[in-house]
Amino acid sequence: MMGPARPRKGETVTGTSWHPKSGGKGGNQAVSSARTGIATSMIGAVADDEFGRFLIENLDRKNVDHTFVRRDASHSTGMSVAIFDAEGDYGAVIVSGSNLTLGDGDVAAARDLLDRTTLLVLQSEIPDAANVAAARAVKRAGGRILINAAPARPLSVDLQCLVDIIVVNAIEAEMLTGLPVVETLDGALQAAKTLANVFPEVVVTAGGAGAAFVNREGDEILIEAVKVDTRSTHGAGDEFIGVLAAEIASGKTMADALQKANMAAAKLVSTPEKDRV
Ligand SMILES: OC[C@H]1O[C@H](O)[C@H](O)[C@@H]1O
Repeated sequence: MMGPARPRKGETVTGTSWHPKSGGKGGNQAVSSARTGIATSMIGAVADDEFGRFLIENLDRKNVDHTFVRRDASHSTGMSVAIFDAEGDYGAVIVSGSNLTLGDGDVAAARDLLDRTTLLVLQSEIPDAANVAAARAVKRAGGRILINAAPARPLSVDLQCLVDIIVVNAIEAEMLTGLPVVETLDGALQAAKTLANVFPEVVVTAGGAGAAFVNREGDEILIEAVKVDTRSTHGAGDEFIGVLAAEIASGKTMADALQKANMAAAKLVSTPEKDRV
């Protein structure tokens, strides 16, 4: 929903437009990855309702293999409502629904796929235990794990130990480090250095400032955001992660992958919601 401002407590704001769109962090990231041309599969769950069908049709149209997106009869499809202001910033509420049913059975069903996976992308809209099970399967077969620890919530130690690359924004970095993170390139760099005590490779994004990468060997990369006319920041992180993961999986250097992801996110934020495909 678009409006001049986001509502304050008790306030009703008259908006200008609304439209339904496909989402879920995993779904968005898979679509962004597939758009680069790399083979992309998704494991997930939707309900057997019109929203579930809408999401599956979107994956189909965008060339994401959804063989292992299960139809769950016992919950509704995950849903989020985002409210945008005139600057393109937003606040959102998500209801996880069928996403919370993901677990060992889904990982077992997708075993052949996970054995062939070179880079598994995880996010925190599904249970931590499901992420751990999928990550273990991929690691056993020699693949790597990238986690987008979003929405912000703690990660289990089991999961932390399996992660090769973590990507977080300033809010998520604050939650994981327990330290305030300033949304500047230097703030992102400092947070990335702290997180590199736990994770081998770290990317911290800093919104309109850019992103910082640090690894355990002490390598650092700073990427300045491309200055664009921001229409909506919704889904920018997902676009960044989907493209970053695809570029890493296709063998690009981290510096090149970050540049590609940065450009893709800039293009997305400068595209009005209604014009996004
Ligand atoms: O990152 C944005 C996405 O997160 C939420 O889950 C929404 O579905 C939205 O598409």
